[in-house]
Amino acid sequence: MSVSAAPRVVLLDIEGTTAPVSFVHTVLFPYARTHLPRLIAERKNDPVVKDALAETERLAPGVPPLEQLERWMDEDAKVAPLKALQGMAWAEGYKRGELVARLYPDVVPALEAWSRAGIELAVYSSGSEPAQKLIYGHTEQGDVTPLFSRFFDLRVGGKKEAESYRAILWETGWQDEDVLFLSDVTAELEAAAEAGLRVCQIVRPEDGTVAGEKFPTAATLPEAAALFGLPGAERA
Ligand SMILES: CSCCC(=O)C(=O)COP(=O)(O)O
Ligand SMILES: [Mg+2]
Repeated sequence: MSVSAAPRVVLLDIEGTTAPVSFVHTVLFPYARTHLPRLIAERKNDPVVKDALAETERLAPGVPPLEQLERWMDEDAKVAPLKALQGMAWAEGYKRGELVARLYPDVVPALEAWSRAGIELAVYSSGSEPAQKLIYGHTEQGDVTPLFSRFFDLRVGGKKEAESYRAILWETGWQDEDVLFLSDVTAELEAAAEAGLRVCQIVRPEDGTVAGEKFPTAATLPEAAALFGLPGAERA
């Protein structure tokens, strides 16, 4: 019987894996929705805003960009220009002290244990790279961004596409079997597994995540640690 070595890299989704879905949907998304119209009007010459609006018009020709952005927010569409603009709105909110990021309580201790053991930690989220750095830079536990070596967003492609995970492997030089991907979304795990990554579904009772049948599941990061021989393990 062959026993797999523990992963050398853990790649983590954010929403539903490290941060509660409720925080993203009842705090972050409404904050961006409230502030986007003003932000776009006030900062229309900012290159990030200009690029995002041009990309919105390219993806939805003939629709006023703000209307299209509203539609995408209604659909929770994972679209790069929306994600770039949401990230800018959240940057203002964190800076003003109006936003503080909530992570599940098991997350920081587990990430610290893994990092201390020399395991490389990386983020792959639909949220833009700046937004990822903001959420981890402004948690209730302080700035935890130094725990992460890499931040991947929609630049490498959508999270439900195997090609995106291949792009991450290519860019980093990581071996597929060395990487454990943690996410709450089955379609993302399927795509990662297709690219050869090891995967585990994080099924958070708080969020009512529905467990799939194809992949190992864990309710917390310490439970995932127990399944994959990582430090900081806790049996289910
Ligand atoms: C950077 S926190 C907000 C994440 C976000 O915008 C989102 O759509 C959730 O994406 P994830 O890939 O983390 O599920
Ligand atoms: Mg998720």
